Amino acid sequence: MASPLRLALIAHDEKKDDMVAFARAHADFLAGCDLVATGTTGQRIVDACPELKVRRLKSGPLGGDQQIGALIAESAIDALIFFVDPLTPMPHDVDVKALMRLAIVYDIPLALNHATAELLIGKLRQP
Ligand SMILES: O=C(CO)COP(=O)(O)O
Repeated sequence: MASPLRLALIAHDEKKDDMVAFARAHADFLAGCDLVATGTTGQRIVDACPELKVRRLKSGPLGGDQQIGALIAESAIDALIFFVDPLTPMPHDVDVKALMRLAIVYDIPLALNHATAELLIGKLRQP
C-alpha cells in the first residue's frame, strides 16, 4: 500500500471559513491523508470534521508557520495548502514569507488560494 499523502493545511483568520468548507468538501479524500496544520486552523478543521485526524502545531503567529517550514525542510511534507489573506497586515509576515520560500526551495506543490487548492486536490485525487 502506498504511504499516505502528507498534507499541510493553513488558513489566515479571514480565510478559515473557506478552509473549513474546503475540508468538509474533501473530507473523504483528506481522511486518507496524513494531515498537519497550524493550531487554530487545525482546531477549526477538527471541529467541523471530527472524522479527520489532524496533527496540530503551534498557532501561526507563535511559530506554527516555522514548524511547518521545518517539516518541509526535512522532506516530511508532500504538499501545502495555505489560504492566505492578502488584505490584512500580519505581525508574523516574515514567518509566512519564510514558509512560502521553503515550499518553493523544496519544490513541493503549494496552493495559496481556494481556486488553486481545488485544482491541486483534483489532481491529487487521481489514482
Ligand atoms: O497565522 C497563520 C498562518 O500564518 C495560521 O495560524 P493559525 O492556524 O493558528 O491561525
